[in-house]
Amino acid sequence: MDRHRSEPSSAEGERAAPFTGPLVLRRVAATFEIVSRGARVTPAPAQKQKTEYLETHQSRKWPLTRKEVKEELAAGETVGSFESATEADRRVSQTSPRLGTGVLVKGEEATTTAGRGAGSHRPLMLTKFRMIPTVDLARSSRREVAAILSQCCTDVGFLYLTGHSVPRSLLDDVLAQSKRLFDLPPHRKAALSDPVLNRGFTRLGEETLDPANQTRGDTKEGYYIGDEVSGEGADAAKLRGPNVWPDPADLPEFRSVMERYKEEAGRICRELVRCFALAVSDDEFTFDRHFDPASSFLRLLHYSAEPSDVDAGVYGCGAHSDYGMITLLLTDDNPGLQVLKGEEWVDVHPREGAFVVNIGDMFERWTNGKFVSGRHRVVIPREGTRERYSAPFFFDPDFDAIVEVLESCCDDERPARFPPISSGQYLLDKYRATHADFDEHTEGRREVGG
Ligand SMILES: O=C(O)CCC(=O)C(=O)O
Ligand SMILES: [Fe+2]
Repeated sequence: MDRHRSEPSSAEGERAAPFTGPLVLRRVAATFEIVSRGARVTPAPAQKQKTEYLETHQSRKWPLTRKEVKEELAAGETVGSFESATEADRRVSQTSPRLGTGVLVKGEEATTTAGRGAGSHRPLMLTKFRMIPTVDLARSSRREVAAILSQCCTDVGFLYLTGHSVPRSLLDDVLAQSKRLFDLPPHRKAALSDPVLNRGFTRLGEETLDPANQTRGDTKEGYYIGDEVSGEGADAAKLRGPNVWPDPADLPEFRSVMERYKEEAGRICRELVRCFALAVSDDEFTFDRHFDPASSFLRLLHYSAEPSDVDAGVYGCGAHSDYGMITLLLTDDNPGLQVLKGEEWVDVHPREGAFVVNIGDMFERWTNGKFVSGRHRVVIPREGTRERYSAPFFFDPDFDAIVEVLESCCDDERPARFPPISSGQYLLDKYRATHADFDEHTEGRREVGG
């Protein structure tokens, strides 16, 4: 009998029994450690020791019986943690390699947050398809991170990243400096732009990320900071050159904060690239040569307080997938980001101290679609609407890198789905399709530069 196909009705009795064995208690404790919230490392009182496995992984048929869960847990190592995407749904969870991605929930918390009375042990299917996994860099080895990534990035390609060691003060400074920049008078911001190199200010509505479904440009303004390249390395046709910086008299700390942050973000992304390499090959250096040098853009974003109107085609940021390898996203505590999971748009709520990481198109192509470049958008909610600030960091291969499906990701049954492309050309084509002011300037400079 396929044990993952047990019907809920037949398993009800067994699931209702609380888990009180030492194994489960230890894992409950470990779970609390993983998210380090509440620092509750001792077993909770008896009535809170009930645990339940919830459905989260598309390839598994849930729920399992108590015995099956216990067997699986006994066989697997805890390698990471999962947390639900919604604030109300938030709960502690864990992953084990044999289970795929699963969620181990303390009975009382799980039932309460799902709106059921404590003591109910019915499977909480509400959490299905609502999980954005968490990867903790500080607690896991590269191989362990790779194991989690290969389980969770095949679905929506989004995760929370903790344990990244970027000081909270630096993250706060980035958002504070960004606010000060966007607070400058419009004519001063407009002057801070180099549309040829795709640097500096982009006006409200300039970008339309989903032209097919938007009636207006995105309700956001932005500011691009690229890799500072001068001298021989500069090449306008390849978007390589100096950045545009605000006058230090206006914003004396802006440049140093952004440069420090960009350095940190690059460090994290390099680490993730190695983990991703291990997720799809035996060699952690598989991608290294394509990122020597990498091409990266830090983009500051400021969403206006105008609520989005999905029916009228008005979005903070239209639906799109990111173009490059990895995006590391820092946001303030305002909601708005959503990711498409199947047919459903799922909220990716801001989480204190955690980055949101998502996979871009290049990586999807390299892995022949195994890892998903998730479609996402920003919908500014009507209730309690405030201006929102975010800062995506796009980490991409070198402009000249050729992105070609990895051999390890195809075979006779899965032939290569994507032809090789030049990373830089792909980016330019995307920018041209989505930025109103991009085309003419870039083309002009190309002619001059030959
Ligand atoms: O602001 C956000 O939360 C997301 C922005 C985004 O997806 C992008 O700029 O590509
Ligand atoms: Fe994006």
